Amino acid sequence: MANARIGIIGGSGLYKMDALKDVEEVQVQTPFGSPSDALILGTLDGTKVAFLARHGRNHTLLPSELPFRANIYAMKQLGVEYLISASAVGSLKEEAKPLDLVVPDQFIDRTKNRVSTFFGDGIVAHIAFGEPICQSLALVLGDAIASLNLPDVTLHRGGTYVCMEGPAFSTKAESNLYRSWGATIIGMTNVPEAKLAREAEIAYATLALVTDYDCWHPDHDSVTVEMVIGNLQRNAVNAQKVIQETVRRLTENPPVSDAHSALKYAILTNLAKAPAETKDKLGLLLQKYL
Ligand SMILES: CSC[C@H]1O[C@H](OP(=O)(O)O)[C@H](O)[C@@H]1O
Ligand SMILES: Nc1ncnc2[nH]cnc12
Repeated sequence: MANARIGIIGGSGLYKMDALKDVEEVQVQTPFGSPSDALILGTLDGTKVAFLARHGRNHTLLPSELPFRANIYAMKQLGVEYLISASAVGSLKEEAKPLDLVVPDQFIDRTKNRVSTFFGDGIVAHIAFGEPICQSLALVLGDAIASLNLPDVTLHRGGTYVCMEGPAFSTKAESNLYRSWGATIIGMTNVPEAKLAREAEIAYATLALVTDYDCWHPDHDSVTVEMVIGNLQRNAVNAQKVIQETVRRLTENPPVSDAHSALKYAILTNLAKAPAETKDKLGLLLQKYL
């Protein structure tokens, strides 16, 4: 299958990339079922990339319904080594205002109903997740944003993304609790993706687009989908500029990432004795270690 070293997952409000050229739509099948939608292969300034609309191009999938494993495995099948997640988030800090961009470096997982591993069925692995975001990729992403000097947009490097289950937004008590933990932003999608990307040895970083102040802020009405999408649409052009510049920099200078060898010390099972069916299913992830 066509080799795209860089993948992009577009979240709420980012259902396509206008700058993509030589576009080809591919229906990818994986051992974990079908991804959220067709993957869009194309080139950005000559670099091949794979784009996927996380909730489907018509936004038909709830965060809890997302086929996270199929989405990440499909990226792996296409040859992706660097994955950029563009995501709408609520802000939990006054200084991260709507339309700002955050490149988080930590997560707090509050999901309850997600499958976040490829392993099981006779093969056990425990990846390190102390640094859940690839810091080399985050650096390239942050530098790309900074270089663009986007008007009225502040870049926040680092910060903690709370991943909640949803689909209802938080209560004020929850929002204030997350603030008391020092968290910066909140969304519903990135933790399962980041865990699976790490298991798939794909470097993963998040471009978080602030769309609202969640519900804690005394001067802002509580969050609505209208507010999120309105601000995201205002920001979609910026998001695409950032992605294009990040792809340009990654092409010029692909960074070394610990994520690319994440399974090296993570697999506990003696693979020689592991069930053949599971080895087949996880083929792409395990091939280096068999
Ligand atoms: C439309 S508001 C809630 C929705 O937006 C975020 O999506 P994504 O991370 O895919 O940009 C959030 O996580 C929720 O899924
Ligand atoms: N306030 C919020 N909570 C959870 N997910 C979001 N996505 C965008 N805004 C959000």
